[in-house]
Amino acid sequence: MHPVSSTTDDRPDGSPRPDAIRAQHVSVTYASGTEAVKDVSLTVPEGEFFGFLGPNGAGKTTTIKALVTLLDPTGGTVTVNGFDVRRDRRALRASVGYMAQETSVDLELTARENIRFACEAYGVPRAERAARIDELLDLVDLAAVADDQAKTYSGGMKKRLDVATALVHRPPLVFLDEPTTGLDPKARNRLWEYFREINDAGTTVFLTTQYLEEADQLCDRLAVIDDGHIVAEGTPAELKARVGGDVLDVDLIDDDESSRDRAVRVVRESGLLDGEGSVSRTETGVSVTSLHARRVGTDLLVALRDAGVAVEGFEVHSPTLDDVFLAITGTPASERATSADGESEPSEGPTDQKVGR
Ligand SMILES: Nc1ncnc2c1ncn2[C@@H]1O[C@H](COP(=O)(O)OP(=O)(O)OP(=O)(O)O)[C@@H](O)[C@H]1O
Repeated sequence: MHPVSSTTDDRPDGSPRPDAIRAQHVSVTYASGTEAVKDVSLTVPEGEFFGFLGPNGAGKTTTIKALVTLLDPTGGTVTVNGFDVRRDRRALRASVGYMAQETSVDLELTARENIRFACEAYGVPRAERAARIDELLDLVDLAAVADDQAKTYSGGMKKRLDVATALVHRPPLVFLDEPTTGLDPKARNRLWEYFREINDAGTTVFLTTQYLEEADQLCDRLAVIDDGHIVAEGTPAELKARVGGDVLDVDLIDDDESSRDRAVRVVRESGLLDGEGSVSRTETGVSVTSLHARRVGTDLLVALRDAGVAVEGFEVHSPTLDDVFLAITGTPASERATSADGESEPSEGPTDQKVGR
C-alpha cells in the first residue's frame, strides 16, 4: 500500500509542514490470530484534519491504539510528533490527546472536577489549572453546568466533557475515536463545531468515524480502511470523483436478497449503461453509478418494471462518500459490519490505559 500523501499547504515561508504522524507498513495481529491492521501506511502533516473512515470492525480503533502506544504494532514503524512509538512512549503519550470510544468521564464528579482530575493526571502546572479549566468549560459550552454531577448530563454533554479532558495539556495532536457515535444530529453538529475550533486553533486532528457525512463535513483528507487494509485515500472531493458519474438509487418494494440480485441483473442486461458504470445491491434496492445516470434513469426504471421488479421509489444524486465506499468495496458500509469481540489481548500488547495518565 502506498503511503497516504500530504496535500496540506506548505507553511507561509515555503517550508513543508513537518509530519504529526508517520506510519509505515503497520500491522497489528491480536493473540487470537485476528489480523486487525495489515500493512497500513499513512502520513498526517501538522495542522491537518485527517479522517480515518471505515465500517464496524475495519481496524480503526486498533490503528489508533498502535499510534498512541496503547498497543505495540506487530510490524512496521510509527513516529508521532517526532517520537518513536517503541522508543519514546512516555514523550509520545504526553504529546497527544486521546478521546476513546468509551467515555472516561467519572459520573459522580462534576465537569469541573473531571477536568481538574485530568489536569492533575496530565501534569498541568497547579498555577495554570483554574484558568485552563475555565477555558475548556467555555470551549465545550459546559460552563453553566460546570458544578453539576456528570450523571445529570445528556450523552452529548458527556462527549463534550470527554473532548475537554483530552485537551487539558494542550496537545498539538488529538485522536478522536468515533466521537459522535450514538449522538443525535443536533448533538453531533455541536461537537463538529468544537472539532473545527480546535483544528482552526492549530491542533492536528485524527478522527475515526463510520459516518461518511461526518468525514465529508470535517476532514481535509481521508483514508478508508476496510478489513485492516487502506483501500482508498484522498480529499473528500477526490474520493467522490472516483465514483465517476452520478448515482441512481432505486428502492424496491420486495427488497429481499433475490429481488435485489434480480434488479442488478436487469440493469446489467438492459444495455442502457453503454458498457460503463456499475450497479450494486444496497440495503433496500440497487444503486447504479454511471456517467449517464440522469439521462437513462427513466429507461432503467421502465426496464425494471417490464421485468416485473416493483419499484418503491428512486433518486438521482451526485456521489456521496457512501457511494465512494460502495464503488471501492462493492458493498455498502452498513452491510460490512462485523462484531468486534474485544476479548483477547494483542500478541505484544500492553493493557489499555488512558494516554498521558
Ligand atoms: N482485543 C481484541 N482481541 C482480538 N480481536 C480484536 C480485539 N479488538 C478488536 N479485535 C478485532 O480486530 C478487528 C478490528 O477491530 P477494531 O476495533 O480495530 O475495528 P474498528 O474499525 O475500530 O471497529 P469499531 O467501529 O467496531 O470500533 C475486528 O475484527 C475486531 O473483532
